[in-house]
Amino acid sequence: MHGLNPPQRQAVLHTEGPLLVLAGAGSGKTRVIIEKVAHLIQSGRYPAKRIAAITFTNKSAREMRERVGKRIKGDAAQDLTVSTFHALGLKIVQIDHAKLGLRRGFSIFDADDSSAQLKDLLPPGSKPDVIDAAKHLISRAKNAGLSPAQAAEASRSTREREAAALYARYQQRLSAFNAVDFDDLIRLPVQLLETDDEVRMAWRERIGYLLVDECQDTNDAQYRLLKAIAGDAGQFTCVGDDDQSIYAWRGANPDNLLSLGTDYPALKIVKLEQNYRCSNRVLRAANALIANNPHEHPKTLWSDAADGERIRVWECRDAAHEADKVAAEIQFIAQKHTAPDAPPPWGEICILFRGNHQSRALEKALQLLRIPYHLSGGTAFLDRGEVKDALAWLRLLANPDDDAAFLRAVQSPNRGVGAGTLAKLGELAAHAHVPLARAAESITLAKQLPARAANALQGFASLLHGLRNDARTLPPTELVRKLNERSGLLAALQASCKDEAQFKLRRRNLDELADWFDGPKTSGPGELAAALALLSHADKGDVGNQVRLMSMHASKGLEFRFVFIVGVEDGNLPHEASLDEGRLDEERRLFYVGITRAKERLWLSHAKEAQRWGDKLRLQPSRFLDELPADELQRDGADPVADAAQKAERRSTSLANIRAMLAD
Ligand SMILES: Nc1ncnc2c1ncn2[C@@H]1O[C@H](COP(=O)(O)OP(=O)(O)OP(=O)(O)O)[C@@H](O)[C@H]1O
Ligand SMILES: [Mg+2]
Repeated sequence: MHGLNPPQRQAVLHTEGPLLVLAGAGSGKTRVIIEKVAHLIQSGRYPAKRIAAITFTNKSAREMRERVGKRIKGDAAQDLTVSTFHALGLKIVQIDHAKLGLRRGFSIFDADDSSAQLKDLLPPGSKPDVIDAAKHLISRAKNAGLSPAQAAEASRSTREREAAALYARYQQRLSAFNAVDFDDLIRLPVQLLETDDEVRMAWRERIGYLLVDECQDTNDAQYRLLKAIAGDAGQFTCVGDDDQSIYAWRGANPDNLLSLGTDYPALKIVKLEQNYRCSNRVLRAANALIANNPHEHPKTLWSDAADGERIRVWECRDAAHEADKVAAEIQFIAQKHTAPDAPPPWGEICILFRGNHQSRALEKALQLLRIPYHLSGGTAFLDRGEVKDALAWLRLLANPDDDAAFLRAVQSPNRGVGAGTLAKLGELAAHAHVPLARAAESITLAKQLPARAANALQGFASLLHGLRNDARTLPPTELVRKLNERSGLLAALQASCKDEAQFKLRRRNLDELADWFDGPKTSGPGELAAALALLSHADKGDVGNQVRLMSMHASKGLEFRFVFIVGVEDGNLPHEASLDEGRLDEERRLFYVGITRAKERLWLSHAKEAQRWGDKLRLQPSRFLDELPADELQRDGADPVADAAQKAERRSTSLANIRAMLAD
């Protein structure tokens, strides 16, 4: 426990009874979790396999395993459960699937699958916003831990009654497909643990000690899951920061931090006040910003780090200009900080934005300067058509009942099975009470289809059959490769690419599928597909030495030496939707999260105009910029002497580089 400050040490040593560590950004909350896991194992209190740590990103999960691995002998760290709430829920559902009426290999529906089912269940022609609203209502009911029957009972208005009825039909659909959706991964374990003593006892035995990072972003169902696992004795450590609660729009409830106190009267609270991450200017700016939010108990956060450089504030013409400036500065920074005989420290630089659409201009500018970068979020990868196709195949291999996966796989690549055939197949399947995949295999049913369609379907069925056999023996990576070849996905991808270079790039996405899955103990297409489905909530983690691009939401818990936040404009940050919905505080917290990612230097930029529906739109700098202390900022053009000095430094550095290149 070398190197921890007194309250951190206290938090690590408190192992009997519930503990909450409540503290600001960069104060070492996550560090406490890591040290505590090591301590619990080393002191012999709990074996690694009885400890579960809930983290928000794959990166922190990996870090935890690595660091614990260095402390303790043997492979014990591999036995740790380090996962997200959803991944833990998935594990519970996988182990106790039978009690939930699910069969092995069940599918996880993503948001698109859910929308497609709802569209089918709602009156024909329902508009997308009606479908979204329905999805939201169902999700809300699930996050409140309600079953369809409970939702019906709780409904007060006609609208709520209709929503509950739709929820019931949607759930019937899911169970017919042997599928669950994301929200079920929390709701079902909660339901099971709360009602089934035997299951609860078994899980209390499996998880003796629970640690939860970023606790302020748990929703009500997750909180219930926490309580169900931790039991009355409350053998847990939760860490969180109410000022970093940024997921209310997804149902997160920061009041859960307060509920811990009422639900566990024995709760011990530890506060941390020293920030070890940020330069002092960055920290003072962050403190000043967040002081504008109402606080019941104001936190103090101080740092004995150096002041550091002032925060640069750039006014740019538009997003393209902004992206060019950022890319040029990154080039400069990387060169300036490159150690002798080392590659430029790309991986220590991060660009943050409010919305994913902002990444396009940045990617373009970075590509132009040949700066290696990685766009995180997971969804960017999983949303690619070719990846979704392969995922549908994996799902179908594991779960023949998954009609949604069947419909996608049978048409990817195109094998001459058209809408007409599928409609007919759907009728036959419904009539025979079998899933589509079984109907496609059935010789009797095939006789009722035109010969060409029947042949195409049976070809598909035998392909599936062969791959299903392979799936029993091949490790995930090889299975994915074989699947890509045999299914024809790879050939179709090649045909659709305009040149070899593009094909190479997109092929990499397909080949990488299995690499995204890092659980050595799990195997088979079902677990692979499940693990991949969960990635939309997480991130691949290790991306090597590349500049990172991500949303501020995704940056939670991470830190970088150099941080750029782009698009700091009113309407974007704070987002326009937040203005009339009274969520300005949450936007401020989001900006607070962004700012406090910076260890050494921070740049904030805003554009003066944007294109909107073909028209020019004038933009105003974010109102939050006015809340930052002017002393800590250096606005463009405000200080001609400093600007000139910086320009000169830049010129001499690039000259030095050119000389170095020539000398090579
Ligand atoms: N006692 C300490 N001495 C030196 N460095 C520390 C100490 N505690 C934490 N740090 C370092 O400070 C940085 C921030 O720590 P950490 O990420 O754990 O903070 P956090 O409270 O979890 O932040 P966030 O709220 O952003 O999640 C890390 O680089 C960590 O290694
Ligand atoms: Mg943290």
